[in-house]
Amino acid sequence: MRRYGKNPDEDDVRVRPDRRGSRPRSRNRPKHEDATEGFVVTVDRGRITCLVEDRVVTAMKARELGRKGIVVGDRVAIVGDTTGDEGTLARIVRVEERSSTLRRTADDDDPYERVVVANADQLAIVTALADPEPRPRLIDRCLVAAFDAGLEPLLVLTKSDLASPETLLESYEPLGVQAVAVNREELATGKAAELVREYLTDRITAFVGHSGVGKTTLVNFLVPDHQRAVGGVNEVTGRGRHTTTSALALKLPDDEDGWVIDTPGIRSFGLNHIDPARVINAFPDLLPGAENCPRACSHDEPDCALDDWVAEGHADPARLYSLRRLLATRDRKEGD
Ligand SMILES: Nc1nc2c(ncn2[C@@H]2O[C@H](COP(=O)(O)OP(=O)(O)OP(=O)(O)O)[C@@H](O)[C@H]2O)c(=O)[nH]1
Ligand SMILES: [Zn+2]
Repeated sequence: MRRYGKNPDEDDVRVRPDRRGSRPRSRNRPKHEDATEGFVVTVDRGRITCLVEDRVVTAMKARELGRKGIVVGDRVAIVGDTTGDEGTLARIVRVEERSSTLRRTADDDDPYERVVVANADQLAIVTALADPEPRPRLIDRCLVAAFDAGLEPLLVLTKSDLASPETLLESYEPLGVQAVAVNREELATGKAAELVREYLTDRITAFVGHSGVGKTTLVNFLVPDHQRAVGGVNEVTGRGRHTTTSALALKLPDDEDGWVIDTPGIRSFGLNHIDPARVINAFPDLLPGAENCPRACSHDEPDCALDDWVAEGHADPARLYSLRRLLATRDRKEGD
């Protein structure tokens, strides 16, 4: 079996038994050579909205895909009526291999993993500096999920008109996470969108954050023609109350490959699925030190080789401390 070094996620894709794939195609099964490529922009129960060239096409999953989930960001093969005309419904017959899979569980004990988005390059963790108060543990959890999935994290600190970003920025400095802070005035003048845009060019960025942090407000400034409702009725799903009910991919203006994926506000980010061995990949300076660790080391146990590695001066102790702080968020209660 081929090993994939770059995308740790692909290992999982390969080991999952694929009963259909390993059997030769039956002669009757259509080969779908005429299928069109689509990009999933939102999923509302069974209805999947895709972008095919410039057309918005509504589709459903073909029966043959079985229980395979289709999520926002997936690249899919579509057959049937792909005109996008009103009342048409196309069929998704294949989901292309994902370059990344961002997962979460509802809480840490929950064995049911949901995939938040597929194929994202970056995770923008949106945190208000006040109203609601920042929750560093939630940020840490999102960071762990990003590192585990191989996404580059970006801290987006909103409402800097209400509180200073300084303390928060200091605590994330050893992690080397890129960060940007914006305020109300900068939103109004367009400066905020400009500042954040610098990090988004040519990339697929998923935006996550606690409800009320200003995620949708910011996304609307980034993609002005779209204007997702803030605090009102969701224009895509027509459902009210919660502003954002499903993830939605929006193409950045004047950017061939840049996408923003707005996701529903989260209260927690369960990490039941996290593998410490994948998280440490995001710490290349510590990685060689982990070679002498016991098998399946949690990197937070007495035999962990990283203590000696750092004591010998190979890496900054603050980095090991940060790694352990992140890994330990799994053991803490969700609400902290
Ligand atoms: N003071 C201040 N308020 C802001 C800023 N950005 C957004 N807000 C306000 O914060 C509130 C919440 O904004 P939303 O964009 O709806 O928040 P959200 O994170 O998308 O929330 P959900 O849709 O529930 O996930 C709104 O009243 C915004 O006007 C900011 O930079 N400064
Ligand atoms: Zn270790």
